[in-house]
Amino acid sequence: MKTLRTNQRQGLQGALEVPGDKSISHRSIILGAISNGDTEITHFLSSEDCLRTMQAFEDMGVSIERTKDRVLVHGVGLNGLRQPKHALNMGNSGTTTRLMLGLLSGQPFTTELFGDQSLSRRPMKRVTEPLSQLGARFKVTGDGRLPITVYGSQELNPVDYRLPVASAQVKSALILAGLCSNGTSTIIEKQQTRDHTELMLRAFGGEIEKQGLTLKVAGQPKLIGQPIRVPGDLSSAAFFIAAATLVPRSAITLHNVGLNPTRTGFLRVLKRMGADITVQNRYDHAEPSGDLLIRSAPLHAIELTSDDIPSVIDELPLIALLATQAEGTTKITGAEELRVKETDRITVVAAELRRLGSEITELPDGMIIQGGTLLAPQETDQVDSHGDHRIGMMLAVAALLVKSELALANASAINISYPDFFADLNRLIPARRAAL
Ligand SMILES: O=C(O)C1=C[C@@H](OP(=O)(O)O)[C@@H](O)[C@H](O)C1
Ligand SMILES: C=C(OP(=O)(O)O)C(=O)O
Repeated sequence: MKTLRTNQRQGLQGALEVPGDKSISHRSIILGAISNGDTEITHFLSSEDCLRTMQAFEDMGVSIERTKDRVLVHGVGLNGLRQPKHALNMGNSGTTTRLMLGLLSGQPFTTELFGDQSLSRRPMKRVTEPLSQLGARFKVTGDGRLPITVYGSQELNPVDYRLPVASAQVKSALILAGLCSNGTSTIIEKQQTRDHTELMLRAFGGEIEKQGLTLKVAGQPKLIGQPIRVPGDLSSAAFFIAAATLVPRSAITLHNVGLNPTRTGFLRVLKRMGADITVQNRYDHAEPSGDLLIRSAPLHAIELTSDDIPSVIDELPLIALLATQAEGTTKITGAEELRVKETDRITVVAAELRRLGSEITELPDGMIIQGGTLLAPQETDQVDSHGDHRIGMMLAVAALLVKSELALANASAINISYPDFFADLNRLIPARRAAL
């Protein structure tokens, strides 16, 4: 149980750099491992999820050196991975699992993947089905969930697939399988999702073309290891952006936050709600980034529909919290994917924010959130992450607005994406002045 900081009336102040982007950190290990030569990664996110990806490649014979947030991957090339001696543990990480399923489909060995309880409930058919069409075979227990055994094949057909869901993980799994095939693959997205795999693949020498929602990927490329500086994770920065927006008299700066447009939906949504966010400096690398200045501001309700969802998918729990403080009623639809994340994030967000007095109606694909709520514990002074890192951090931000004591159950889930979250939050909270 973690006691949360509550009753912040002084405003958040100061500056920090959030840890590296989780999606980009996973991909930097994967592409580094299947390239020739070394890949030096700086500002790597050393969180539980990314360390699962790292461990999986070490288990397949890739040598990886790590000191703090610097990682050196000694690539073995697309055909240099070795069969692991035991089943690979995916922990809680959906990204590791789905991207590995794609890559392992094209390897000449059999691998078993398993994960924790939450991951073992998440749908994997969305990748095993299209990958089967390419010639990979799987042993899937239960209803398309982990544990899964992958019988890889070095004779994969190229992919020709239209995605029925908006998912960067499914897209990336198919791209990785396409790399192992002997031809050109065509992948058509349902909606634009985060494009980190495409950008990094191009930087490593892969051939990938994009026209609208259609991607063409060449098989058997010669990938060459590259230095990667991972930008700060906007999905982690989002917690402090929300906190500074909501706590009156705040003004904080977040340095070097990733600003890839496929990820910045949260900033667009917040601006529509009336937030005060300025991009101060832009750094234009393969993955753009910038410094953000956030000042507190009153918010008003908006409506989010399916077009808005992919670029804010991981920030929706926070948007629900922000909506409880906005003027008016916010409606979110088209977000059914939230039900298959680490938890059912529609049910859990509604349940936990109701414990603090919010009025939220669940929809099959979203929520209706009444604004103008004074957050206060109703029956207990406890909230619960339910083992979901993003729910835990959202509740820690909510706690800043609560006047009485509040404790968070299952707080350690936060280590999945942001082990230093509480230390960084504390750095933005000014020390209370001694009473005169
Ligand atoms: O590709 C990625 O790195 C991710 C894609 C998204 O999942 P889906 O592809 O399931 O939408 C996102 O929710 C997840 O946190 C990370
Ligand atoms: C859904 C998430 O991650 P993953 O799918 O990799 O478990 C997340 O980080 O919010």
